[in-house]
Amino acid sequence: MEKNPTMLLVVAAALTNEVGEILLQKRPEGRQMAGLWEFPGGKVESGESPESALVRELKEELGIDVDGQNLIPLTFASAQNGDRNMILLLYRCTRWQGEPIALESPELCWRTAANMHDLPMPPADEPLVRFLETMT
Ligand SMILES: Nc1nc2c([nH]c(=O)n2[C@H]2C[C@H](O)[C@@H](COP(=O)(O)OP(=O)(O)OP(=O)(O)O)O2)c(=O)[nH]1
Repeated sequence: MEKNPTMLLVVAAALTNEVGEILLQKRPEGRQMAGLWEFPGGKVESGESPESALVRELKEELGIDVDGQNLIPLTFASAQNGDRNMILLLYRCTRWQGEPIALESPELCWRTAANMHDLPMPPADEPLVRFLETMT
């Protein structure tokens, strides 16, 4: 990443419950893309693996504990994000400890992929949602 400062690496989770619904959170006011619904996650920081970054973000944002081994690589998106090229890695996660709480977001919701289309989401997420739909 140091040799490619125009690339932004983001990780996100499709936390999936026993009836196949996936957790989305609303981006808070005052942040880029405020009000849009996203998969929980965030930027990979210097020195972190993608999986350890996602374990950290899920704890910070939702208060849940996830074992990195329970993050299953699913798909990715490639999109412009400001002046950078963003690569967003999406992982499936069906096992975690604790009940997700909106610690950094105004609101959470559980939706099947087929029912996400009526929610405003970042443009990069559109192909991710279409991919998730093919899996259900
Ligand atoms: N978490 C997440 N971010 C997404 C999704 N789709 C999408 O375009 N993004 C973008 C929004 C942001 O520009 C970027 C994630 O950065 P962020 O600001 O949420 O990251 P962070 O939690 O590390 O926050 P910060 O420390 O930079 O404030 O990725 C998504 O589904 N989930």
